[in-house]
Amino acid sequence: MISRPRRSVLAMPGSNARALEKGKTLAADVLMFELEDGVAEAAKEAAREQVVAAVKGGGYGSREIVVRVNVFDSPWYAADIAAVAAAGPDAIVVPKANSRDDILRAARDMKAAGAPAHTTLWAMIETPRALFDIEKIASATQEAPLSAMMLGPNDIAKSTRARLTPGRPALVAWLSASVLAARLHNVDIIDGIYNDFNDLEGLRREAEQGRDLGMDGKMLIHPGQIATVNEVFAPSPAEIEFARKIVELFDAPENTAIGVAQIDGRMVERLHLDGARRTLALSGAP
Ligand SMILES: CC(C)(COP(=O)(O)OP(=O)(O)OC[C@H]1O[C@@H](n2cnc3c(N)ncnc32)[C@H](O)[C@@H]1OP(=O)(O)O)[C@@H](O)C(=O)NCCC(=O)NCCSC(=O)C[C@H](O)C(=O)O
Ligand SMILES: [Mg+2]
Repeated sequence: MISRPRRSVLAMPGSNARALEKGKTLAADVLMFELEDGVAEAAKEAAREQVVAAVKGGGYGSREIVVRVNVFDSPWYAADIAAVAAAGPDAIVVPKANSRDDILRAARDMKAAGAPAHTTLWAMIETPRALFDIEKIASATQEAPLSAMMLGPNDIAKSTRARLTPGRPALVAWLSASVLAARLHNVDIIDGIYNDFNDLEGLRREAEQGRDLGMDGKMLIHPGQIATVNEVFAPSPAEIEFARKIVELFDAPENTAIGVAQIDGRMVERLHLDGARRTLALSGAP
């Protein structure tokens, strides 16, 4: 399956009207309107109203709009899911998802609130339980409209005491397990945020690491991070050109009996065709 680009997922507090408006002009593939940890308790209700109005008001063009609600056992969850689902964003993000049942519960709640068919679910992976059971969480896509999982490094660091150091050695095993689970169940996997938003070189290194581990994109906290991450997760001109050659080779009617060949000195097999088509689709190339 060829999914839509989710290179950059920019979070913005639902309480910040200026950010919600500015999102209409930013080049992020996805905007995440935040109701959970990025919103103070005193501002929860006002933020919910503002986010629902923004989702209903639209004006965000082709950007995917997702809303992160509060956790199940909070005083705000029930009202969040009811109001947000009825507004019909592209997805509702379940924070601190811990199990397949959590996703099924959110799916039931969303449906009961009248969510339209296009609204899917994303799961935040940010607890020790979720890191152990990530494959089970991803498997919820068999019964619920789960379309993506997203890592939460700040909560992971808080709950495990792992440190977010350069190269993320403490997290690499968990990042890779997340990629495996996502691929097994055909959902997208989005890498977590880089807190030091003024350090674009550090952001680039971490985004490249996530991309090379197999991530589909990265969550962001500041508009200044978008261009770097869009560039890192977009196929390069050389990758697009190589993909085009693979597709041309294996799609040619005279080559139907060919399973392996060489292009520019590199061996290519028919198994590379799907990846090449995905590269072209994500690049927007015909
Ligand atoms: C981190 C910030 C609080 C910094 O905000 P600010 O001091 O306003 O930054 P700037 O002055 O540099 O802003 C310049 C202009 O850009 C706009 N802006 C800033 N951030 C955003 C944004 N996220 N979305 C849209 N627009 C943004 C400012 O309004 C300025 O605009 P202008 O008026 O035109 O000059 C702030 O960046 C911020 O709040 N970031 C997001 C925080 C957030 O949403 N947190 C929750 C998600 S993080 C997460 O999920 C962690 C995870 O759960 C885990 O466990 O790891
Ligand atoms: Mg978190």
